[in-house]
Amino acid sequence: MAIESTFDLIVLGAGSGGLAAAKRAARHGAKVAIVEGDRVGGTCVIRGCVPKKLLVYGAQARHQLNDAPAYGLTLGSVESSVAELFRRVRAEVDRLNHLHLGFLEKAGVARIDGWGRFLSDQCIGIATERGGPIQRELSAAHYLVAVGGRPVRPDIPGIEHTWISDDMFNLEQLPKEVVVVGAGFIACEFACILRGLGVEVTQVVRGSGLLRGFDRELADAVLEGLREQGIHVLLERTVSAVSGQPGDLTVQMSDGLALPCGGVLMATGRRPWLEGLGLDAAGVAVEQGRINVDADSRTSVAHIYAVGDVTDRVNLTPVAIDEGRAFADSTFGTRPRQVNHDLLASAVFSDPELATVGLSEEAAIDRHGVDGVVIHRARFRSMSRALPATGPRCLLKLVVETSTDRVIGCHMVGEHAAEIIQMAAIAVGMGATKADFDRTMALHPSVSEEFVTMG
Ligand SMILES: Cc1cc2nc3c(=O)[nH]c(=O)nc-3n(C[C@H](O)[C@H](O)[C@H](O)COP(=O)(O)OP(=O)(O)OC[C@H]3O[C@@H](n4cnc5c(N)ncnc54)[C@H](O)[C@@H]3O)c2cc1C
Ligand SMILES: NC(=O)c1ccc[n+]([C@@H]2O[C@H](COP(=O)([O-])OP(=O)(O)OC[C@H]3O[C@@H](n4cnc5c(N)ncnc54)[C@H](O)[C@@H]3O)[C@@H](O)[C@H]2O)c1
Repeated sequence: MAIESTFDLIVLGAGSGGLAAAKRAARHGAKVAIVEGDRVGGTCVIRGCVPKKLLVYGAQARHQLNDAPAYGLTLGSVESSVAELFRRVRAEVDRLNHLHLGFLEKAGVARIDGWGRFLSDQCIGIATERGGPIQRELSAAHYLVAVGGRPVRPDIPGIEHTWISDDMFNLEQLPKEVVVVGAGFIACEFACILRGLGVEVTQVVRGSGLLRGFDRELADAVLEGLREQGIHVLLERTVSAVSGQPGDLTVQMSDGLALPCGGVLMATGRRPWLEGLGLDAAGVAVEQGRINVDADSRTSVAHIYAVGDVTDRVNLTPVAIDEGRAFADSTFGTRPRQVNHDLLASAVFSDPELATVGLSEEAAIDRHGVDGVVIHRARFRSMSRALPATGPRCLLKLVVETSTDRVIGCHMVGEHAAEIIQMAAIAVGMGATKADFDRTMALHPSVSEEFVTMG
């Protein structure tokens, strides 16, 4: 088979990181091809951030209807069609998929449909089926691996009956009762989406709390909010088996408890998608199931780079995008740069929403000692919940370094937390002190004014 070798860069994977890198490299004048075996857009656009957030809005719309009487609105009968919501979400995903195809064309990036794998460090083969026969061989001066990750599920009897997050976006109907397994981002977000859409949700958590790694007090505030809206959160429980037929399942716990339900979502983490990539053939080193890269996203092979979830650094879309662009700027542009993985803001789109930037109280104490940090907090029911007289309370929290007065952690649980923390991240990134926060005039009435009025 003749090897086509006309490219400066071949990108494997058209998700957040791959698309950003391909377009930026093309803008710098490189001849670029991008290989994608599934739909252009990747996890974020097709089966992650975007359809998830649209479903979050769908669940919120239903909560707002519940609040209507508190504002003097008497609603007649409300017809709810979850099928219609899912149909509209999928239509929006289709629209964005087309948009991304157009962006690639406009950028002059060659699109290659199929699954790529390294045949050597100088050549990539393209197959219609992942791991199937090679139809085309391509080579380039540089390669970028941006193939993302895949959900992982524990190996227990009946696991084939369960859903992963990808499956949730293809549902037509929702069962009355769903069991969600896990305590991370996806478990908390989907537990709230499903609850908002009227499903009875039981969340099974093997540890003693939700959202390990986040500030404990914030994670507990989310737990309280989840329970308040009727999600049954079972802590320190492990699922040992799932049995039954589609739509009529039983989740068996190791302590003997059995939960009947119509569906089970396993939200038990994700892992880089390395199988069938031919990394051995290329000599690319893999460590603990992830591609090992340096600060320039370079793998153990000098002309092969990797960005995004496949490197398992920080698995978020904006990070994958910045890593992809930094690689392209450094390799094909005139201003080399590296990504700063410190001080990343992140959010969990649960209900209540959690958002955070900087160190948790626990991490700050680990680093600076108990006397090295001062904690300021405000816990209250926001004005938007005054008339309905229900709903979660907000928690706003500042972690301040005693010796410098610098705000080293800024955290929030409550309405618009992600929007608020995105802005606070600028101040924290600039090294703002508690005195800077205090000097800022409050904007009243707002939720975030509490950040500048905490004694
Ligand atoms: C349910 C869910 C919700 C999420 N919500 C958020 C959120 O709100 N905010 C946020 O920041 N992040 C969120 N994330 C994480 C975010 O989606 C990922 O961090 C991001 O998509 C990673 O980008 P990537 O480029 O590394 O990989 P991906 O976006 O996964 O793209 C990889 C692409 O490579 C393709 N591919 C794989 N192997 C090959 C091959 N051999 N040849 C060709 N193509 C290949 C895949 O088909 C895929 O299209 C969410 C993830 C999930 C699952
Ligand atoms: N809002 C966002 O930014 C967002 C949303 C979704 C996903 N993401 C990204 O995707 C990544 C993956 O999300 P995720 O929620 O799948 O992973 P996660 O790592 O956040 O959570 C996995 C959860 O599964 C639990 N778990 C693992 N194995 C288990 C087992 N055998 N039995 C029971 N529980 C088990 C873990 O204790 C943990 O609570 C996140 O880390 C994040 O980077 C981000």
